[in-house]
Amino acid sequence: MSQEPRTIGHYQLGDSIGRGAYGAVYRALDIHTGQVVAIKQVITEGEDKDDVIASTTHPNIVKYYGYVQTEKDLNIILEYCEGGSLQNTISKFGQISEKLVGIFIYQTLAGLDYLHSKEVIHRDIKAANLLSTKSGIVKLSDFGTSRLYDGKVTMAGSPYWGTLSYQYNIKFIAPEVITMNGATRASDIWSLGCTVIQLFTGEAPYQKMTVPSALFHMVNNDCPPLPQNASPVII
Ligand SMILES: Nc1ncnc2c1ncn2[C@@H]1O[C@H](COP(=O)(O)OP(=O)(O)OP(=O)(O)O)[C@@H](O)[C@H]1O
Repeated sequence: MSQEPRTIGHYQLGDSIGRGAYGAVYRALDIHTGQVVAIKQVITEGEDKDDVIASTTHPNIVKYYGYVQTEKDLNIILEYCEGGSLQNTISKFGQISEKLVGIFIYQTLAGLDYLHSKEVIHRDIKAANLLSTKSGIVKLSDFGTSRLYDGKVTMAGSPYWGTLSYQYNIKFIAPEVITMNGATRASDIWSLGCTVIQLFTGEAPYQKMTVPSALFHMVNNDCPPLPQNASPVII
């Protein structure tokens, strides 16, 4: 006999489509409309049900449909992006051509520019947080660590130094954040530059280094090593 469907609010839970540092992501069906959505289940009740994404409307930012708080989890209801993350894309297909990296980054910049115009700093830009639709539209996601920019974002509540995400995000962090001088819009652009390297080469900058050695280079070098075969316009 098949299992009883699991529902959360008016959503029927489907298969798991991913897992991040804070919990799992499921495909789900809106039982009122038949729309397929993504539900990000966060284990603890945290700041992740952010107002930041709730007030955003942009084609290059993942749509937020609300949240359902259950006894155990916070369930964030999001637009379902069939292509998964660009991290998934490079894992499945390998490194991406310069032209396609350009197309992806152009769209990401449009979303980021909108976000910055709303005084929001994303603070966790990386290929794992760029989702794509089946037609190749790129959308910024994962606003759990975003903050309103109030002149200078402090380290408080920063993803960068949390024990869980520390190991995941380290290679994308801007030098000023490592040296505890706070994140600004420019820090997002730095992380996006690291993401360009990640998409183009298939791995994050300093990927093969130990964390202490990567941190040393990130703070002391002008920029991460640039891909040897990149055309001059990138360098
Ligand atoms: N809206 C969505 N549509 C489709 N797939 C999604 C969606 N949101 C997340 N995913 C999938 O689930 C995976 C995990 O996402 P999640 O945001 O939980 O973690 P992450 O960004 O990969 O890592 P971290 O939580 O450490 O930042 C993503 O890599 C992606 O493959």
